[in-house]
Order: sequence, then C-alpha cells, then structure tokens
Amino acid sequence: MKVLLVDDSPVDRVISEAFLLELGHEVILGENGQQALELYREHNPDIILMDEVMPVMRGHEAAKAIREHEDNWVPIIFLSARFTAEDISAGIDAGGDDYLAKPLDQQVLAAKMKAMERISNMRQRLIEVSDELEAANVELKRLADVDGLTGLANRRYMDRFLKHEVARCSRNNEPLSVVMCDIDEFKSYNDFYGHLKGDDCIRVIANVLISSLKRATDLAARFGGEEFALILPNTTEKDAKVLAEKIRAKVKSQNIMHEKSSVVSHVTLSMGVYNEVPTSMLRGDDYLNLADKALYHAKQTGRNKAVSYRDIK
Ligand SMILES: Nc1nc2c(ncn2[C@@H]2O[C@H](COP(=O)(O)OP(=O)(O)OP(=O)(O)O)[C@@H](O)[C@H]2O)c(=O)[nH]1
Repeated sequence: MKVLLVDDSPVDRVISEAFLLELGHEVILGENGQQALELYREHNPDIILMDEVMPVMRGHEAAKAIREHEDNWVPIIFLSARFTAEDISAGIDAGGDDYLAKPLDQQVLAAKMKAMERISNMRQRLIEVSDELEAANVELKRLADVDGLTGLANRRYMDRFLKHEVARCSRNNEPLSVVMCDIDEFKSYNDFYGHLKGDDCIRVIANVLISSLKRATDLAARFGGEEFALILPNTTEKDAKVLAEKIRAKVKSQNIMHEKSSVVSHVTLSMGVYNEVPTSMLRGDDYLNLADKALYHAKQTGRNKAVSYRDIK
C-alpha cells in the first residue's frame, strides 16, 4: 500500500518508516498536519498514519480537513504516545478510523494495516458494483425506449416524445407534422417469403426511415408491426410531403422483391401526413389518428403513395 506517514518527531518517523518498509509498503513522509493535507492531495495514498500532537496543524484538524475535501475515503490511523477515551472519541469524530499506541509494535501495526486494507478493498468493490449497477440502469432505460427488431424508438418513447413536442410547438407557435408509414401488402410478403425475411424487410425500411431524417429534432419510431411513425417538429406540410416522397423513392431504390404485391414487383410504402400548429384542442393522439386516416386513404386509392389529411377532407 502507499502509506502517508506524518509525524513531527524525526526519531519516530524513522522507526515507523523502517517498520512500514519492512512490511513491503511504499512510504511518503510528512512532518505536520498542513503537510499531511498537501501530500494527501499530491500522492493520493491508500492509508494515512498520523501523529495527533504536531505543530502547525494537529492530526485531528488535518483529518477533518481531509474528510471535508476528499471524494474518496482513505483510512486514517492516529498515532499517539498517550491517549484517553476522550482523545479516541474526538479522533473518530474528526474522521479518523483507529488509534495506534506509540512506540509502535510492528506486529500490531501489520495487523491494523491488514484490517484497514480489507475494509478499503471492500469499499472499492462496493463502488465498482454500484458503478456497474448504474451503467446497467442506464442501459435498461435505453432499452426500454428502443424497438428490439429495428433499433428505432418504440411506441412508448414515441408517445412521450410526441406529447412533449405538441406542447413545445404549441408554445412556440410552430407547425408539427406526423407521417404514418405502412408497408404495402406485407401479409402476402410474409406468407410468401417467410417471417424471417419479413423481419429483414422491416429492418431495411427502418434504416431507410432513419437515414432519411436529417434534423436532430426528428424522430422515427416503430409504431407496431409493419407500421412506422415519423414525428417532425417545426416542419410544414409541404416539407413533410417532400420528405415522404424522398422516402418513397429510397424504398424503391432498395428494390426488395415482392412478387405477390398487387402494386408493383418490389416492396412499397403507403404514407399519411398530418400537419398543424398545435392548439390546446389538439393532442398527440389526434395527430396519430388524423395521419392514420390519411394513410388509410392512401391504401384505398392504390397504395405506394403519400397522402395528406388536408387533401381528403
Ligand atoms: N415478419 C414480420 N411480420 C410482421 C411483424 N409485425 C407485423 N407483421 C405482419 O405484417 C402483416 C400486416 O398485414 P396487414 O395488416 O393485413 O396489412 P398488409 O398485408 O400489409 O396490407 P396493407 O397494409 O393493406 O397494404 C401481418 O401479416 C403481420 O403478421 C413483424 O415484426 N415481423
């Protein structure tokens, strides 16, 4: 261990240092409480052995200052030729962990060092476990918001995001667009190519969607099954439709064969767009329902197209 040994008596310092070196420890030497503070900050020792009665700054004061400023607990053992019950109590109150009587007995010193090292290791392990738990919690939180198949935001996250954006756009008087996207005739795709190929197809479409969104404030989510939702804050209807057309072209360029499609021979998307500056009357669900109505219209009128709710009213 790296030991900070603080003692104003040169003779005691030499004796204690010799014991510690013999026990295989690395030793940093200080002569008073002030130096203890400075050396503690500079060397980050594993344990501090400190005389209590010293000039400039006493051991208790130094321990108090170390405990006040440190983030990391380090064992402090006071050394003293004579100590009363009051001394021990005051030393523990100041932040010390134990007392050792001077002159030091090497065997007792070794045993106390071992005990402190054990506590220090347990504490370190606790910190590591707590860090691991914290990281696992962050990951769990992330996973709770992500769709397992596609890596897009899931419905749960999307609902929260949409609610937040409706409120924000309403405050800022900004337009909000929602685009519902649905893979055309996906049931016959699954039936013909199998469910696994169906999953692959959903992943490709998800990638097309996410790679088509350029603004950090946009969100692509898997709404469920073969249906997706795009939430586009501060986006006009015109811009939302331009984006929808870009996505349609990108899906086409993937050229995923769909022999059973009645539309064309590759996989296509139908999309419904709803745009409005939110008012107190409009909720997130209204955006989803109205975009879904437009999507339904796209399905009814031939699929492989983007339809805006305003166009069907
Ligand atoms: N492979 C796969 N298929 C899914 C998944 N989720 C939903 N589906 C399938 O997607 C199909 C959706 O079919 P329908 O809702 O009937 O619609 P459709 O065949 O796409 O027809 P239109 O939407 O009218 O063009 C169903 O067969 C579902 O089983 C999934 O995660 N993986």
